[in-house]
Amino acid sequence: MPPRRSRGGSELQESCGGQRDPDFRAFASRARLKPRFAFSPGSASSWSQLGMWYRRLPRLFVVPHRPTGSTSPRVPWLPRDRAVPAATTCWHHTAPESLKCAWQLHGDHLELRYANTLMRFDFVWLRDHCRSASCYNTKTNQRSLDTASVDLGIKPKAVRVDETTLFLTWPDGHVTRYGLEWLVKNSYEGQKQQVMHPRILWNAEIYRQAQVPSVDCQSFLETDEGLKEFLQNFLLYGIAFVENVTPTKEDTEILAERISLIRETIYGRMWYFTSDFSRGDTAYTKLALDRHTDTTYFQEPCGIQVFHCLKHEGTGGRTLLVDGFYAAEQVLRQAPDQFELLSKVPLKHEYVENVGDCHNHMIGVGPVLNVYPWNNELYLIRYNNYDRAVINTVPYDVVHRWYAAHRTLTAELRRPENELWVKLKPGKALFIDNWRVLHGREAFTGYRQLCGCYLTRDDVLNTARLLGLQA
Ligand SMILES: C[N+](C)(C)CCCC[C@H](N)C(=O)O
Ligand SMILES: O=C(O)CCC(=O)C(=O)O
Ligand SMILES: [Fe+2]
Repeated sequence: MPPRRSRGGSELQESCGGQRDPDFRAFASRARLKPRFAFSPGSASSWSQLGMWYRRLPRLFVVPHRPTGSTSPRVPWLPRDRAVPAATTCWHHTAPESLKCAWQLHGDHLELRYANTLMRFDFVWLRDHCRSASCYNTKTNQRSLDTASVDLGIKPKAVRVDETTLFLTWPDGHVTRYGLEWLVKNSYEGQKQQVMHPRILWNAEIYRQAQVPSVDCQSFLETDEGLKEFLQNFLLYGIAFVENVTPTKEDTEILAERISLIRETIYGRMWYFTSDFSRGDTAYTKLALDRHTDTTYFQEPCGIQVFHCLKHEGTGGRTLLVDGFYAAEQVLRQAPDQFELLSKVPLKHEYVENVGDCHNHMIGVGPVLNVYPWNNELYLIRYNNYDRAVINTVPYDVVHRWYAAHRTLTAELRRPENELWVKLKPGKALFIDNWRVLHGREAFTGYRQLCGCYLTRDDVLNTARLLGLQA
């Protein structure tokens, strides 16, 4: 059993504590930014304002791939650029020389320099993040402080720093202590220089050279090491295989449940499919399918897709895999404005089905590329030319630029050197990160039966974090 579902008693739990994201809205209000999507859809000029503040951010979502020859998957870290500009005003040091920390109190924020990082903290943020017993419950890891009770004009009346800790005394006498390391880790300045999800972007050659091993079914099901190795591969590459699986739907379901909750959709919970056109979608034919991500027509596309081929008596039918983030990275290098357009222009995808008793109409809205606004890290690609709906969310001049950007991305996705072709066989289950890696299939002949399911992404990442992985 995965450790995931019991909230208490697991020694694995400590690894997920204290990893809260910075409050992005606090950032936006501190930096006095206009709401990013407050534009009037009819006005073309307003589109150019959309990306304004993004341009000031570093482009940062790439992790170098594992060098040839290295075997154990190591999570690479980006180098941290912690250049500190020379202080122009007086810095307070509480001890001479040896102390790595200095601070200055300004009218509306505290400036802190520690471990070569220059950080600026809003006073309300500082009060809000007090971890004292009355403000924060360390048993539940939840805030007890009512943030709305904090005076928005609050300012500490005393500041003190020792080797490890910053102490602030508030006007009502309450004292907050912050570990300096904690501040570096949780400050906006510290966070924006890190990736949320370390990944190795790949083309076919990089993936082959990495020689990522498949994990054996028994080790996957019965040991934490097997599960962890599988999840580490999955997080780094966006695809991972389990082998020696009994080729049945039930055994595939057991695999899926080891790492996640199964996401039931209009296709069911665990599905079988073959070329019988039992559903109104090309997947249920023998035709080739170009690279795409699935369920682009959901507001939240399914996070993970599991495929297990149970039978194929015939020819063709190979599976195509393409790392969408690798392709997007090439677009970013060649044409950053096109990357930006693909990450800003909202589009609809749609699933309209009227076959037999199946009647469905799904609509999902979102850009092709989705990035975290604070560090520009890519986290989701929504790419399915079959299911893309009528474009009626963009004015004509933007739509033309969007088509050009879409063409650049498509050209990258279609480069033969980016294509990884695999033949799925009974016994070998494939897990695909449907937010990152595109899949397709070659046309085939004969009887071919696949089973599988979708997984909820949050639960896969939950399992990975409980095993100590950064996810
Ligand atoms: C996987 N399964 C056969 C159940 C569904 C296929 C869904 C196909 C759809 N065009 C999409 O891309 O979302
Ligand atoms: O038949 C296949 O290999 C995959 C079809 C497909 O794209 C899907 O089911 O999502
Ligand atoms: Fe698909």
